[in-house]
Amino acid sequence: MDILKIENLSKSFNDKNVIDNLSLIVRENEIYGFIGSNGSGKTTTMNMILGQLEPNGGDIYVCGEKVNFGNTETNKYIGYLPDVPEFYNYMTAPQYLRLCAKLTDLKKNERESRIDYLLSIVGLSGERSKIKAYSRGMKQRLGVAQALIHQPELLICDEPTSALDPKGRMELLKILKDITAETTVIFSTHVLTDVERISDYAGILYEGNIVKEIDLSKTDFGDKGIDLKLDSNEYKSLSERIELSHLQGDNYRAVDISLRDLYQLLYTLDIQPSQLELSKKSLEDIYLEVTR
Ligand SMILES: Nc1ncnc2c1ncn2[C@@H]1O[C@H](COP(=O)(O)OP(=O)(O)OP(=O)(O)O)[C@@H](O)[C@H]1O
Repeated sequence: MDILKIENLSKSFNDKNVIDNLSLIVRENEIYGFIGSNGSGKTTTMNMILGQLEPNGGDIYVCGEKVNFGNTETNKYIGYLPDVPEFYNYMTAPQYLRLCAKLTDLKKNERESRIDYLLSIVGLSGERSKIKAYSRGMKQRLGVAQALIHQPELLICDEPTSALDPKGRMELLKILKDITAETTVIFSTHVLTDVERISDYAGILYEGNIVKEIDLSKTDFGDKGIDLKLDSNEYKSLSERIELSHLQGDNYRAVDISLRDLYQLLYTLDIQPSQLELSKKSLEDIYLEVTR
């Protein structure tokens, strides 16, 4: 089932197209990394999904229901974690979550068990201190618990790891991965390693559109080239036959030639490189290719 479906979405500010005919689909229990540089329109897109910002064109569906600007009806399906969540800092986490639970349709007798469950999955069960004493990582984890209080089908996170140190980042990513058993997640970021770590799909937002969508279950993103270590004589004779780009030191990369043809050529030229390996593309390589 499509939990989030965006069709031909557009948004401009002062005649500048920020989102330009964007379409994407996020399926049930997937985790989707929404990648874009600063100012590329990630928050603008999320605000339109939440019905808080009016698109200039296009449609958004959450759990099959159309999102209408100014109408929060579809937000019953959504949990939202902003990049810097705000809390009542004088409260403890259970007190804060109790307050949030009261604002939802959650039955009274289910509230405490839901709060206990959420505190355990975000690693804050034994925490007795007030929120004002929390680290940024703890606040972000509490933000996830708060966003999930009403058992939403879709969790939207806006740059959830941007303010966190490596440990806090790892903890939060693990939580996002773990909760996909009960909810679908879309999170925006410009940190590609975060996306590679936990996402099923990644969409690269560039100039208002998803310019590339990547299935991260496939580990092979294609070849960059063949890397060889060559001495100066070997380099001279090989570079007369094929294009070689210099990496560093004695290392070169052959592109636009198959491994088979390269082996054949090396044999013909009687070159035996001390190192030879196929270099694979990373998500970063793909990002740089499509946003050039
Ligand atoms: N209310 C607004 N009025 C005018 N311009 C806006 C408004 N909101 C956003 N913009 C512009 O739209 C563009 C996209 O902004 P947005 O905040 O969606 O980007 P982002 O990808 O979330 O960036 P970041 O990673 O820095 O948070 C920016 O150029 C921003 O200045």
